[in-house]
Amino acid sequence: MERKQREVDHLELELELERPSPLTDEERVLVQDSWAQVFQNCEDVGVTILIKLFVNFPTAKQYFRQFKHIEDVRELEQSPQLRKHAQRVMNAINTLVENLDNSEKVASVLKLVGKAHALKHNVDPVYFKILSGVILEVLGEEYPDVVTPEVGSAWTKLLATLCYSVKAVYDEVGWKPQSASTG
Ligand code: HEM
Repeated sequence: MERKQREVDHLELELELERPSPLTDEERVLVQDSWAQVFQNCEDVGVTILIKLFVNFPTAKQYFRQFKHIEDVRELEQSPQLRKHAQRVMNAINTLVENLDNSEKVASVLKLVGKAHALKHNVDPVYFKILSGVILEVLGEEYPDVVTPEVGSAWTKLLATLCYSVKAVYDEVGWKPQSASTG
């Protein structure tokens, strides 16, 4: 029984560490065309994504000094710190999407994001995976006609690449979880 659990953990670890294959030309076009529609409403979509993250995963709020104790959704929506982070997330994704054919640029953006979150904000990298799932959900809910299964799987690959690259930066800087963070 115990051995089985270890095997499962090991498998999960391997899955976690697997580098997603690069997006194909077709997948890049699917991501870029769908993003063009989403980015027209970047402010609203960004806030919707972050609200969903914090409502469904309230421990994700622990890193944000200005709203970590706020539970009321309307109040959360008005938080300047939340709105600013929504803007930063959307702008970073926009830069990635605009530079999908420039792997050096993609790598340098993700390196900056990884370093800031690991070293400055001490965010557990698991939240990048959680946020990626929330982004996929919100895109599907808000743009059901745009996010076909093919578009969804192209986005899944891009977000998996983001998580993989960010986690690689965490490993590079030797980030370790802190038992003191309670949420
Ligand atoms: C796609 C994923 C994400 C992107 C692109 C992103 C982007 C950014 C950027 C560009 C900044 C400013 C960087 C700096 O301080 O030098 C920032 C700050 C921050 N991020 Fe993220 N972020 C992401 C995910 C997350 C997640 C999952 C969390 C935690 C649950 C988080 C927590 C924070 C915090 C606490 C700050 C500082 C906020 C402040 O000073 O007001 N981020 N983020």
